[in-house]
Amino acid sequence: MKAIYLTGFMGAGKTTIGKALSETLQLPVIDTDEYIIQQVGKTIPAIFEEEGEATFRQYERTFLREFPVNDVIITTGGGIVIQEENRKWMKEHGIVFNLYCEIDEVFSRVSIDGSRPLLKTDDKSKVRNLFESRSAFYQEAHFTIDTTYKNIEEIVKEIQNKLKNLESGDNV
Ligand SMILES: Nc1ncnc2c1ncn2[C@@H]1O[C@H](COP(=O)(O)OP(=O)(O)OP(=O)(O)O)[C@@H](O)[C@H]1O
Ligand SMILES: O=C(O)C1=C[C@@H](O)[C@@H](O)[C@H](O)C1
Ligand SMILES: [Mg+2]
Repeated sequence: MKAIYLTGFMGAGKTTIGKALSETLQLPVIDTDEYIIQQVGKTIPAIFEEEGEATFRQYERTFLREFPVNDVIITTGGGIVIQEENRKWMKEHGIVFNLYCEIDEVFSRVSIDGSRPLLKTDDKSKVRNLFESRSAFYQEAHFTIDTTYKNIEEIVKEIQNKLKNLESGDNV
């Protein structure tokens, strides 16, 4: 099976759903954020602070191309879609699921604990603007799954159903 890429805004549940889907489908999962942290040996806030966001984006772009493109789930960082070549890569090499979550629910899911540098602001309108500005990029995915009022089990089932339809001949 082609790689399954999960995209979406911060807090949409990519990492969480990826782990659950990995158990259900018995496929390995790679999380781009966790991979970068391991490879670079720094936390994401430290990379942003010491090397800058542009360098973080280079890591995302480089590592994305090093991951397998078959029989794997790749859960991405929320900003992977900013780079057009990443959107293209994922669509060419895999099946892309955009996990959508309404922004107010995002705010209640994620804490401003410093682990996400782009959420480290008191100004919610900045985060809303970021969310809006990326919306079209996320929607380039093969499928969009609204996760807003769903639990993990329901979301995994929905993804599984889409994959089953593909196996039985539907095109993406
Ligand atoms: N469907 C859901 N319902 C309620 N809470 C959820 C759901 N999915 C994820 N969460 C919670 O939201 C928080 C963020 O989830 P997660 O880290 O998986 O998001 P993410 O999309 O990977 O974010 P990031 O882009 O920052 O990596 C976690 O505390 C998680 O438990
Ligand atoms: O949306 C974003 O730009 C980000 C999301 C996180 O997954 C991390 O990749 C990082 O905090 C940046
Ligand atoms: Mg994540």
